[in-house]
Parts: sequence; C-alpha cells; structure tokens
Amino acid sequence: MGKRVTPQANTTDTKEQISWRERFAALGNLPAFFRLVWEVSPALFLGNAGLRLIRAAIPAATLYVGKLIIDHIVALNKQAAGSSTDDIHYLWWLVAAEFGLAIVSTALGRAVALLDGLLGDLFANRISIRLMEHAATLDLEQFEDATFYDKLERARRQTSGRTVLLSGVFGQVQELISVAFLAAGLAVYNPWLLLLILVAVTPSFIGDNYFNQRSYSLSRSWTPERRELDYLRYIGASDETAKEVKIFGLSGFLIDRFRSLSWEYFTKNRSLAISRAGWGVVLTALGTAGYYGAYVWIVMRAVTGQISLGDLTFLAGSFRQVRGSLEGILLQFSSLTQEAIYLQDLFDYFAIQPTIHSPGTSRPFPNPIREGFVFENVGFKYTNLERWALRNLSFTLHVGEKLALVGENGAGKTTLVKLLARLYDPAEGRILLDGHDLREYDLMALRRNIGVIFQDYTRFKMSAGVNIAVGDIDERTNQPQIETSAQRSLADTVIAKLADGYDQQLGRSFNKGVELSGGEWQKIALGRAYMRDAQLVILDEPTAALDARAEYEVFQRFNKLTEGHSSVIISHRFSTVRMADRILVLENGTLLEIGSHYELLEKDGRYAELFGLQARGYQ
Ligand SMILES: Nc1ncnc2c1ncn2[C@@H]1O[C@H](COP(=O)(O)OP(=O)(O)OP(=O)(O)O)[C@@H](O)[C@H]1O
Repeated sequence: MGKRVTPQANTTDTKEQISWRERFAALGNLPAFFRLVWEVSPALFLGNAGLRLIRAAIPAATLYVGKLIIDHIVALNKQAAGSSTDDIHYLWWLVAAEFGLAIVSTALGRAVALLDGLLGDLFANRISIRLMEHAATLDLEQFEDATFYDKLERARRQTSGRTVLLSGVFGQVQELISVAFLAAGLAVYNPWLLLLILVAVTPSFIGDNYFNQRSYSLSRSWTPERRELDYLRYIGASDETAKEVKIFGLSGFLIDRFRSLSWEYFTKNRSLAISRAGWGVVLTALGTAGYYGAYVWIVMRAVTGQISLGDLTFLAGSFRQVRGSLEGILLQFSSLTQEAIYLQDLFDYFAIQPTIHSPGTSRPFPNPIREGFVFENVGFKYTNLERWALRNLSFTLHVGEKLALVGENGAGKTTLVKLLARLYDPAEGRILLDGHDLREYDLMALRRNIGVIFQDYTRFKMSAGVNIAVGDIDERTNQPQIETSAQRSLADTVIAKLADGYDQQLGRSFNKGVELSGGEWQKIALGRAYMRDAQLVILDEPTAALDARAEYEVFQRFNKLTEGHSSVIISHRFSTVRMADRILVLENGTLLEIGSHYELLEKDGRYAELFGLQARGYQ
C-alpha cells in the first residue's frame, strides 16, 4: 500500500493546541455535566457525595490514632513495671479504633466504587438516548457532512467511560477534603512544610499538563482517521460485506490499509508515551527530594526531643500523604480539564441546530389537498457538490395525478423527491402546497401526509411485521393494518413462507434471523407505503428488484389503491412509466419535457428516444 496522506494529522497537531485559558473555560462545562448526572439519579448522586465526604476524613484520623498509639507505648515503656491495666486497656482501645477505621475505609471505598459504577452506567444510557433524540432533529444534510460526523463520533465517545469524569471530579473533592484535614495537622507544627510540599509537586503537575494537552490534541486531530479505522474494522468483519470481501478477495487490501493507518497512529502515540514516561521520572524525582528534605527536618526535631515519636510518625505520614494526594489532585486536575474539553464536544454536538424545522406558527395542513404542489423555479445544490443538482425547475403536481420521473442516472430525480418531503429546502425558488410555501406548514404534518419509499430503503434487522410497520410506527401493534399493507405490496406471499410469519426476525445479524432475496425485501419495504393514509405517495424505483409478473401486479394494485391520491414514481422501466398520467423528463437537473406517454411519443424528443431504445431491446 502506498503511503497515505493525512493532512489533518500533520497540520492540526500544532493548530489544535489547547491553551490554559481554554482548559479553565472547559471547566465551565462541569455544572451542566453535574446537572445531567443529577437528573440521572439524585439518590445515587447524593449517596456518592456523602460517602466520599466521610471517607475523606479517615486518613487524617488514622494517622492521628497512630500517633496516639506510639506516644502511649513510649509513655508505657517509661513507666516500665508501674503500668496500670487501665493504661493497657486504653492502648487496646486505640488499636481497635485504628482497626475500625481501616475496615470502614475499605467498606466505604467499595460502596463508592459501586455507586460510581451504577451512576456511570445510567449516565451512559442517558447520554446515548439524548444522542439519538438529538440526531432525530437534525437535517439530512448535516448527516452527509464529514465534519459533522467527526463531531458525532467525538460526542459518541462520551457515552462510555464517562465514569472517569464522574469519579474523577468526586475523587478530587474527596482528596481535597482529605488534604485539608492533613494539612491542618501539618500547619499546627510548621506552616513552611505546606509550602515545601507545594514546591515539590509543581514540576510533575506542569509536566503532566503538558503531556495531557498533547495527547488530547493528537487524539482530536485523528478523529477522521479513527473513524476510518472503525469503518475498516467493521467492513473487514461483517455479515453485510462478507460476500464481496470473499468474492473480490478484499481482506488483504482492507487489512493492509488498517495496518498502515493504525501503525501511524500507534507510532505517534508511542513517541508521546515514551517522552511522557521519561519526563515523569525526572519530575517526580524532584518531588521525592522535597519529601526527604522535610523528613530530615522532622527527624532532627525528634532527635533533639522537640517533638515526640508519635509526632514524628504523624508528621512524616501526613507529609507523605499530603504530597501524594496533592500530586493526585493536580494530576487529576489536568486530566479533568482534558475530560471537560471532551465534554465540550458533547455539548457542541447537542448545540447543532437543524436548519429545516417547522415555523413558529404553522399553517394547518390541508386535508384534502386542493390545488397540489407547485415547483416555482426551484434550484438545489448539495454543499459538497459544485454544480446544481436541480435548477430552474417549474411544474405542477396536480391533486390525484400520477407523475412519473424519468431521466438518466444523476439527473436529479431522487433530489426532487427529497425536496418534496423537505429533507432539504430549495436554495432557489420555492415549492408551494395549495398556494403556500411548504416551509409554512408543520414539518411533522407534512411528513405524515407524504409516504416515501426510497430506492435505498433500510433493511431493518427486526421482525418482518416491524419492517412493514415502520411506514406508520404508531400502528406497530395494529396487526390487521400491517397484514392489509402486506397484501397490497405482495409482501404477504413472502411472509407466508417464513417460519415465524410476521414475527420472523429478518437479516442474519441476530439469533434465528433469515435473509430475504432482493425482490422479497422490496415487497416488504413497499408495504410501508400502504401503512399510512398519505395524500402523496412517492415510490423511488420501487420495483427494480421485482420479477416482471410481480411488477405488473404491484402497479395494478398501486394504481387502484392510490386513486384520488397524488403519486410520484421514479422508474427506469418504461412499462411502469407509461402507466403514469404525466411523465417529467429530467436532464442534468433541469426539466426537459413533461406530458403524457402519447404526447411525449408524438413530440419525438428524449422520452421517445429512450422509450424506443428500451422497446427495441425487447424485439
Ligand atoms: N447526498 C448527496 N450529496 C452530494 N451529492 C449528491 C447527493 N445525492 C445526490 N448527489 C448528486 O446529485 C446529483 C443528482 O442525484 P440524484 O440522486 O437526484 O439522481 P437520480 O436522478 O435520482 O439518479 P439515479 O437514477 O441514479 O437514482 C448526482 O450528480 C449526485 O451525484
């Protein structure tokens, strides 16, 4: 494989450095994050916080009890033979107290981990649901945009491992309180010790921050490549692609591509990890030197008798713990800001607003439609396409009319249909429904009144019944309606052959799922068109996979059942097209001809030419 070009990886490394200011600003996401966590479960949230608070006091208490024990033993030794049983009892009480603290600390640790886990799982579920809810509101065009996908991918990463942030922040607070207790003890003896600790931990804090920032930048700039890696992993091992991967012998090609891309990422990560480890050793050594400096001072004071042996253990222990905790807090802080920046990606995704939506006050949807749809000089351009997909398009779709769209591949037929359903809005001109712009109507009402079956319809890996019911999902338990729709689309003959009938799992991804042939799937998908009583039914190449007899029968039924309703049919088969009331011929996104089959034959233009070509093929 040739060397791949990764412009993002090379150019954004420097561009995507995150400044301190951005890091602190990202912390501003924490309140919103906590609100989300709180909404998930107030009880778990409070329980977690409460238990951690108690646990925070334990290290200082344990050290203090330890000091009392040592001082008491020293006192007992001095008294030698004269110790009373009360003194011994007191000593055992102290030992029991320390034992009790150790047990409570472990139990609280387990309880906190449990609550973290439960809360984290609930939170991940909640975010997944919000991701799906938000995705449902977004424009089709947004889904077709690669940068949007990168955002979605980064947001999706937030649905797992969020416990890291959760326990991270909670742990921070717990540690801070622990440190406050311990530091208070240290300050009583000598406040300078605190300053020494701060100086000792600063180098490793700065180092960690630096490396966290670089690792975030790297990971962020590699989002498109990571997506590609996921995609390669998927197509390299999936039931959907297995057939072609085998026939064309693609596995070597896919694996090579995966290998070179993943190796490139690995080497970048590796060099970062190595320099991080190297610097880590040096910087923590500085911290250790600080600790031993203080230790020498404490030992000297004990030797000269200025502090007791108990004080020595308490101070040395406190110092060690405060340093460890502070290092932890500062380390956590830098990974916390990093997590908070990831959180920004999640909130960025939630902040994406659709451009296609209902107006503030919408016009009631006409029922029945009286005048039909009018295209007035409509033009549309895909964002990633230079040329216009449709331009200067004007025609009327009358009420009750059956219109066929004809044109070569890429002429703009599907695009026209997407504009009718407001999956996109025109960039030029407008589409009127009963004299008013489509944008004045409620979007949901419009979509409810239009039934579209696209050529690339989705084969849901769900039951056969649900695959038909998606045409009107609110009616998914309405078995008679599902069965009637199946009869109309000829799907009933397909379902009759399935062992579990309408409950049969389709697709092989799940247990006991069966795969259907292309035409069988199409009959099932066509059933969706009959699920709702739409005023406009659109079929985009609905019979391409059907055999000749099935196609004939489907259209006989379709024409009868949609009598009085408007319909649009896209087809490359002229046997189907000629049944339409009028035929609209598109070429390069513009209207070339429109008229009935006979009118267009008489005109002897493009339609007549294409029709003649196909007819000759059968002679
Ligand atoms: N999502 C998209 N993003 C960018 N360009 C697109 C997109 N969908 C279609 N196009 C482009 O717009 C043009 C019109 O496509 P459209 O799907 O409307 O053609 P069509 O007439 O339905 O073709 P076919 O007969 O092959 O189904 C094509 O050139 C296509 O490349």
